Amino acid sequence: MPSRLRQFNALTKPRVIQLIVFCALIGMVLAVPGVPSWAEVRLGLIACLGIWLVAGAAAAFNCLVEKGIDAKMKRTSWRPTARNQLQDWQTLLFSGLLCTAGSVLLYVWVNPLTMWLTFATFVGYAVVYTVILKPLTPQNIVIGGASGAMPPVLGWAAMTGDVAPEALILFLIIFLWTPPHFWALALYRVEDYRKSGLPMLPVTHGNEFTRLQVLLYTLVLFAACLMPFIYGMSSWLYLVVAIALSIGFCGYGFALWRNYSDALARKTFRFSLIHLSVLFAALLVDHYLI
Ligand code: HEM
Ligand SMILES: CC(C)=CCC/C(C)=C/CC/C(C)=C/COP(=O)(O)OP(=O)(O)O
Repeated sequence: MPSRLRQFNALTKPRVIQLIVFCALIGMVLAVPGVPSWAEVRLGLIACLGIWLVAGAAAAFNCLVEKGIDAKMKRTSWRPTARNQLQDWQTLLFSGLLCTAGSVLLYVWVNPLTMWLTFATFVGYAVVYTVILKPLTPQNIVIGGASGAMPPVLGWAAMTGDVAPEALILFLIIFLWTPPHFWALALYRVEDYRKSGLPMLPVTHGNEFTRLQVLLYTLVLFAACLMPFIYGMSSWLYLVVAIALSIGFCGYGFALWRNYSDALARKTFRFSLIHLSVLFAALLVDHYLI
């Protein structure tokens, strides 16, 4: 990839966005009973592209707003915005173009509800989380996590033009997953966050309190992960996978709470990614096979 393209691509936080779009896709799959028609497949693909573009725009906007903070942290100092390899107007234009293209796709070829919900998610992450909450309170990622939890709702709305309780259950799962996902990382990146001046939980309330929060959230998340089965959205196959993953995540939460090490916090963060990816993949397999 030419280097300029690679820089713009990096602004969209591609790996995070891939999982976000995957979660939106699962929302779409579950919204359509049985095997989808060709028209539904086409609608789903356009909706994925639209959500991908708007989510990428939100990530790029976040890189622009936080370029000073990113420059102070080892993990993010390589970003083209932090290194001033891109000018502010270029990043702003890129974000604006992606957001407009995605919104037009969603409005014209999907439905206005999905466009407005996706745009509200953009504002939730790019403005409410990045500009207001992140520098304000250690609960920033809990409240801001609502934006990251929206993809299954967007997927459901794309296929049905509506928001159903099933979509809200998937929202709840990602919402409760976000704090242990992020705080596990913040624990071993605490020096980065101290330097950044952001009020992240391990900086404001310390290592021990954050570990307790990680453990408690993994336990509540366990209960939420059972809800798709209890509500009748999925069968035993999902249930078995959900229980195994939840025991794993709670196990990491418990081990981290008992005995802290940076290496274990890093493993917990990595496991959070496996947890969510495999959980949603299980919903997909369960929907078609059982
Ligand atoms: C407010 C909510 C969230 C916060 C604060 C957050 C924070 C972070 C941070 C700081 C990283 C960077 C790790 C690194 O550079 O080593 C990360 C990685 C990641 N996050 Fe999140 N996250 C959030 C929500 C989500 C959501 C909703 C998803 C997907 C559904 C997600 C998926 C990922 C993935 C896939 C990575 C790995 C990226 C990579 O390996 O390059 N995150 N998250
Ligand atoms: C329209 C739509 C679906 C939007 C999705 C919003 C979105 C991109 C959510 C992902 C959350 C995310 C990248 C958090 C990174 O946290 P951070 O920004 O604090 O991390 P950083 O320190 O790496 O910048």
